[in-house]
Amino acid sequence: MSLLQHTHLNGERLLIDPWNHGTGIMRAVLARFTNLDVAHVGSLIAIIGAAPAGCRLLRSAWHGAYSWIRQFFVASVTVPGGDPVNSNLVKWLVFHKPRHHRAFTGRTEMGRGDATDRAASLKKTRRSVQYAPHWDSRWFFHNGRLFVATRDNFSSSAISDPAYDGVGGEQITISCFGWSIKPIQKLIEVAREFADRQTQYFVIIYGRDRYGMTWQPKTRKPIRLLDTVHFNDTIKHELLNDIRKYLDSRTQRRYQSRSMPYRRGYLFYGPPGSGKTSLTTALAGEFGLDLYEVKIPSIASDSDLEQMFQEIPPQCIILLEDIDAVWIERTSRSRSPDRRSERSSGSDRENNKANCTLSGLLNVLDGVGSQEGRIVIMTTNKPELLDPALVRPGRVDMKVFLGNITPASAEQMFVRMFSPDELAGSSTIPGSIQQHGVPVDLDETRSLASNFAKAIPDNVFTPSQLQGFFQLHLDSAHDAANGIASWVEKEMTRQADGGFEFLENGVAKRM
Ligand SMILES: Nc1ncnc2c1ncn2[C@@H]1O[C@H](COP(=O)(O)OP(=O)(O)OP(=O)(O)O)[C@@H](O)[C@H]1O
Repeated sequence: MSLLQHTHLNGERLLIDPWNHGTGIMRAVLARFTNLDVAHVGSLIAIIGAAPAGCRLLRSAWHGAYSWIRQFFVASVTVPGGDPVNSNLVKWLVFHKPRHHRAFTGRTEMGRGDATDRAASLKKTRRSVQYAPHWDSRWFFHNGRLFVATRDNFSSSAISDPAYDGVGGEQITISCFGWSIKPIQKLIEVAREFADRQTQYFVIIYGRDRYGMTWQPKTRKPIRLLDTVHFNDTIKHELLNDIRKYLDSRTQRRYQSRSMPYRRGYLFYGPPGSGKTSLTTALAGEFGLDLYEVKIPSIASDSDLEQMFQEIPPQCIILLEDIDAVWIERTSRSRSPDRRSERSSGSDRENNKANCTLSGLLNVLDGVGSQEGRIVIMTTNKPELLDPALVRPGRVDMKVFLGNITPASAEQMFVRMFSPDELAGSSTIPGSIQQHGVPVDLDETRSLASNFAKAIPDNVFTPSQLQGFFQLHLDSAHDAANGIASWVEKEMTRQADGGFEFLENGVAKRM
């Protein structure tokens, strides 16, 4: 085959050099349809091809320069993934995200669920998806200073943590120019205050993690107003005044100047379902305190108990629930065989057997090593079973009885359940609500409540029993007021029989 070939294109004779690999044809095609020269196109392709390599070079040069700058001119603070400060920082950064952010992370919501997605929140198996801005590193200005936040890879251990609420989970490093970390510390404080403001409508309840190693936020409950816990008003005011006085900073100084230990203990006692736990949560909300739940049966030893108490911060409420179920009065145990048999009966008490000792608890409550400034609340259904040492003044400073419901409290509860203010969110007519098509205003609700209360016998039902009745009639105040007399009669017969009612083929039977 000849080295030179000739071809005809557009009537012209073109000489093609085989070493040009046919660029002549391309040149001719380009010349025909555009004004571009093939040499320019080649340069363009070469530039595009070299661009990634150029980018890589620039990036590695930038990394080199940045790590050199970081080493000598940048201060930084690294916050581990599971730490509460990490979640505070992420919340702050997410809130102050750039307006046109387009990269998001989608995660299954771990918290209470989106209130608007009612179907999803009712189905246990289906939760809403939460979308949070995604970033690996972010530059931002705060108070005139330039900061950069960088995140490491998401740690899967965070998602298996029961306390994980879908925020944070990756280690974050905040850096800024300068040799001092003070600006970063200030930024962290701003983020913490921001997160606190977001959670001020909730009570944060802390529990030990599943390994019993650290305190973790276990759940957050919407603040329950004290008005919604019904019991003797005089005792309620005394209790509130006592706590208010104790938390006053002047009281602390007075205690310290007189060498008195600055701590306060309360015992809430009464039948099951009388509101002991509800009152504790309401008090935590009222005074803006976190709640630390101590579950004695799950503590392995006295030293673990001591460690636990040492890690609890000074201003909080410590809740020891159903304390009678764990230990029984040491002295009367040996004295009275009858009571011993009564107490030791029931698998409940066996299951609640504690591994730590009562003297271990007495020691953490007010021993030499115990911390000051806390409120300890113990609850019990059987105060008579408690060891006198546990409830002596200094450990328990005030005993609060929560009993069965009175007609006056039942009336308050009725108004709270059906008052137009409570239900305003679902009302279409201002000042009134539609219940089964019948408008009910506050005056009418009060008059129904007064008739309702007349049907309630004093000191017979627990508030939780009455709450159960209201749950059956949430749609209609009239139905609740009309149905109470027959409910009371039925419940009293049931209580007299002491039986357990169940349904069989739609017929109520008794065991
Ligand atoms: N005094 C009360 N006022 C209003 N609601 C109450 C009251 N007592 C109980 N309830 C309602 O009854 C339910 C159970 O109350 P809670 O758990 O606080 O009772 P408890 O005394 O701690 O019971 P237990 O001794 O069994 O732990 C809650 O839903 C609460 O709303």
